[in-house]
Amino acid sequence: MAQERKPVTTVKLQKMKASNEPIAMVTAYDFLSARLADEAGVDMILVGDSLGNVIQGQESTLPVTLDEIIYHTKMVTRAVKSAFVIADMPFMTYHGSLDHTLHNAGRIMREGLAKGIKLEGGEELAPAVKALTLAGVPVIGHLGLTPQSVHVIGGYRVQGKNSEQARKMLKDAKALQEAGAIAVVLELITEELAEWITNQLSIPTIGIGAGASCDGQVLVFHDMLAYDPDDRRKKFVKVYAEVGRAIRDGFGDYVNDVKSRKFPSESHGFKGDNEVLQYLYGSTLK
Ligand SMILES: Nc1nc(=O)c2c([nH]1)NC[C@@H]1CN(c3ccc(C(=O)N[C@@H](CCC(=O)O)C(=O)O)cc3)CN21
Ligand SMILES: CC(C)C(=O)C(=O)O
Ligand SMILES: [Mg+2]
Repeated sequence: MAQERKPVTTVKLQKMKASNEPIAMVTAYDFLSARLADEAGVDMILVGDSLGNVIQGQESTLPVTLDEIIYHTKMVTRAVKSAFVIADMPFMTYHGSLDHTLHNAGRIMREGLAKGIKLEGGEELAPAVKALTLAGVPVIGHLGLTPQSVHVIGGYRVQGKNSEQARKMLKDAKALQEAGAIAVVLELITEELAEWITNQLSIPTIGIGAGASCDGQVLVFHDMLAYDPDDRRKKFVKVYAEVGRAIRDGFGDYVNDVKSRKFPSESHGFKGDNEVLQYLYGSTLK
């Protein structure tokens, strides 16, 4: 088990960018998973709306509600001692009035005890980012593939492939930074564009499918641990443990043991004392 670390703060994250120390981030959605990630030394934990996919079995992140994000954020923050925990603001919870946005982010912070929130979008969200930051909510932006807009984009495809989109993405990133964002996630964009944007920002970029030049990396818990052994593996995912296979094999062995009466063995049971054994077996049955 890793030794105690100091809690990661926004100041620490900025220092990591300045000193070129990569930021390691992973998603987590429950108490024990978050504790393992935290103990392993992960810098940031994201309670991602990807829980719609990997926890709920939905086809997209759109059905995830604010109450569900708060429920999972509570479990994660209960476990975490050091990592900086942020939560995704769900679809359409930050696009109404600023009052609506502040109210919803406030619930994630107050009820979920997150240290910050993440939202998908660029320049158009600058007023929201500014209002949240002034209210005490650290904000992380998210550009490139923004899965909450999958029905606008038309699929999960690499973004920013022409110079017009590249120019727009840098403009968005700078607007987020200017509005007070503490970092920006870059999802599914070319390595060259991610490097170009990273070099022109003072806040950290955290990449997923965005190459090695970002200031940090993020992966979905279930992807990096191959929790779904039969998943069509995304190109940007590296698998660090075959957890899904281990679980399925474990269940298979359990079923075989029960069917063959190998489990439970004597070591898994409890014995009565002599008095009750005499009663159960020693006396004649009625
Ligand atoms: N399990 C999981 N992992 C994620 O990374 C993730 C989610 N769920 N849900 C929310 C979004 C959706 N994301 C996705 C979904 C699909 C691709 C995908 O199909 N990628 C292709 C590349 C497509 C292309 O070449 O244009 C790949 O093979 O990586 C990528 C990111 C990222 N997020
Ligand atoms: C993939 C990451 C960045 C995310 O937004 C999520 O897990 O919901
Ligand atoms: Mg998300």
